[in-house]
Amino acid sequence: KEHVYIGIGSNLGDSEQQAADAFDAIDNLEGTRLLKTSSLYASKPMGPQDQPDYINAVCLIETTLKPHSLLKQLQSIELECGRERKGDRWGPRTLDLDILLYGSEHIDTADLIIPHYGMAEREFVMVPLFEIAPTMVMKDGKPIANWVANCSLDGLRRLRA
Ligand SMILES: CC1(C)Nc2nc(N)[nH]c(=O)c2N=C1O
Repeated sequence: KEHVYIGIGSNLGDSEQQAADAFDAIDNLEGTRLLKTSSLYASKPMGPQDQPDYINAVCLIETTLKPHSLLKQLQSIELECGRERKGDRWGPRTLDLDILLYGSEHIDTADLIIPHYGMAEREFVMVPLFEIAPTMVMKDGKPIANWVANCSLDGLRRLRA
């Protein structure tokens, strides 16, 4: 079994419900158990601003699924939730599920890069991740606590459970 952190994002439809449904769907994946979920966070879009604010969260699972199998399963969850990609990759979407970390593995293939390439520049990933993994040390050797302490937190708001 491996410990895997998954990022969740949505800014189309009922995003809070989408996130809740995603947690359930992830928990029901074969060989997978949902161990922790962060709060939901409302966040200003990174990239084009002419789209709705996002709902973001991070969850921790333990799974026997290998990275590419987990990726395929997450992509089918996105499709089940009516994933429609309007516009380009920076456009709004009903549900994004990203594998952020898979154990201590480093994977660099065409369809899967782990650790997630942009995570360490994204408050909407790092803050929820810190909430459920406060003692984590990033791959550059810096504690996530330091990163969060130094970020501006503008455009990010924690939703009360
Ligand atoms: C378009 C881009 C980079 N911007 C985002 N911006 C925010 N706030 N949250 C996201 O999940 C998100 N996802 C994206 O893919």
